[in-house]
Amino acid sequence: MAEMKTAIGLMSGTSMDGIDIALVRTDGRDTVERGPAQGIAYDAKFRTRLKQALEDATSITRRDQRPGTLAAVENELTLRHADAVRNFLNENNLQPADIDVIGFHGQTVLHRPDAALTVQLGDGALLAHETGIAVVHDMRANDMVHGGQGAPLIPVYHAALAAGLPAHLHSKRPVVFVNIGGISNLTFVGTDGRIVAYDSGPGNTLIDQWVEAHAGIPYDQGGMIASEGRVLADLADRYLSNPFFTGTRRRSLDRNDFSPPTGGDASLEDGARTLAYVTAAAILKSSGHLPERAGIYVVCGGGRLNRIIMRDLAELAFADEATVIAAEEAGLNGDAMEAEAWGYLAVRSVEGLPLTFPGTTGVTEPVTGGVLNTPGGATRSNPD
Ligand SMILES: Nc1ncnc2c1ncn2[C@@H]1O[C@H](COP(=O)(O)OP(=O)(O)OP(=O)(O)O)[C@@H](O)[C@H]1O
Ligand SMILES: CC(=O)N[C@H]1[C@@H]2OC[C@@H](O2)[C@@H](O)[C@@H]1O[C@H](C)C(=O)O
Repeated sequence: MAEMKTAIGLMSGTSMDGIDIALVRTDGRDTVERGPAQGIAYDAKFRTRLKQALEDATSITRRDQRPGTLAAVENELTLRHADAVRNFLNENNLQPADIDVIGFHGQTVLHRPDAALTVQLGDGALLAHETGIAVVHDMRANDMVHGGQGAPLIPVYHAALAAGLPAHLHSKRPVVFVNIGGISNLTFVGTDGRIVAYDSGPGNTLIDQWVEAHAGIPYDQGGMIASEGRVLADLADRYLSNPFFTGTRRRSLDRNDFSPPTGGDASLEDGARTLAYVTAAAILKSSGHLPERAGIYVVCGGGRLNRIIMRDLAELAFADEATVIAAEEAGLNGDAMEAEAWGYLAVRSVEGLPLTFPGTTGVTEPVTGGVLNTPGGATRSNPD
């Protein structure tokens, strides 16, 4: 059996709501022991800086460029992650020496798979120096060098989790993991262990942008606002007829690939209701590209806390004879799954194991990736 390593994973996702941090012990293969996890919300001021960073990033043509505010935001973002790690270690009575490696996602500020360009802010060397722990960062780039979409990367972790699910959940029909973050993505794990994965559509970002613009709040808690609205069929159709769903080639999404409705399109409630439906319907529509129909959808990410999204998803899946459960009903942590995945991926990177596969990102062959930074200042790309 391969050696077990202790890893911390750090995720700052496309919702830009904060840092998720989680501990896993794993051999980077099928054995995963999940440890404590924590979420640290960004304050409104830093969220505004991140939004500005996304705008500044639109002029990037080479992934090492940091125009406008980007260099300063990258520094601040990294120091916030370092604080998060120190605090997490303290709260869990751990020392830096207890941790073999940190998997650091950083913040995606630009993702253009058609131009093989993906940019995550996050200074791995600085984080290693600050924490005294080895850090693997920049795990998407090598996939793109080999023709992949650079996302999603979580599927290999979903497959490891699927192997540990209770048999009644997945032995007869395939399980599909769904992550409803800012963008949604799904991973099909066949009964024979085959993985197929891709981004499935807008997640919470459109809803967040809509309620922020029209009610001044960051998200629709529990789907309360949506619960008072009705689905506007024309508006929903406008989203669901986007070439993203009708094209045959699967492509990964940038946060800005879909725009929120304009003010005159709907009332606050109807807009929130329609966008919740769009999120659910996009997942089911995208599932049509899977090799087999799902038996069960296991949902993680903040969108599972929006009751209207979950109700719509359950109704649409029921029509397809599938069931929908939140990750917790499968004994998993729906808030921490991405952070756990980044810890798991960091261990795989250190071991030189593939992070992505033709069936997940469209990469030409299974490839590893990531850049390893030691606290002493050494840096090594994987593969060299
Ligand atoms: N209680 C809640 N009720 C409804 N929605 C919620 C709730 N809590 C969080 N959310 C939604 O979930 C979002 C955050 O989800 P999550 O942290 O999974 O996304 P992310 O990791 O940033 O994105 P991605 O997976 O695309 O990188 C919030 O922006 C909000 O829209
Ligand atoms: C470029 C980028 O950051 N993509 C994210 C985003 O958020 C969800 C979806 O779009 C997914 O493709 C990916 O994150 C997940 C964690 C992944 O790579 O698996």
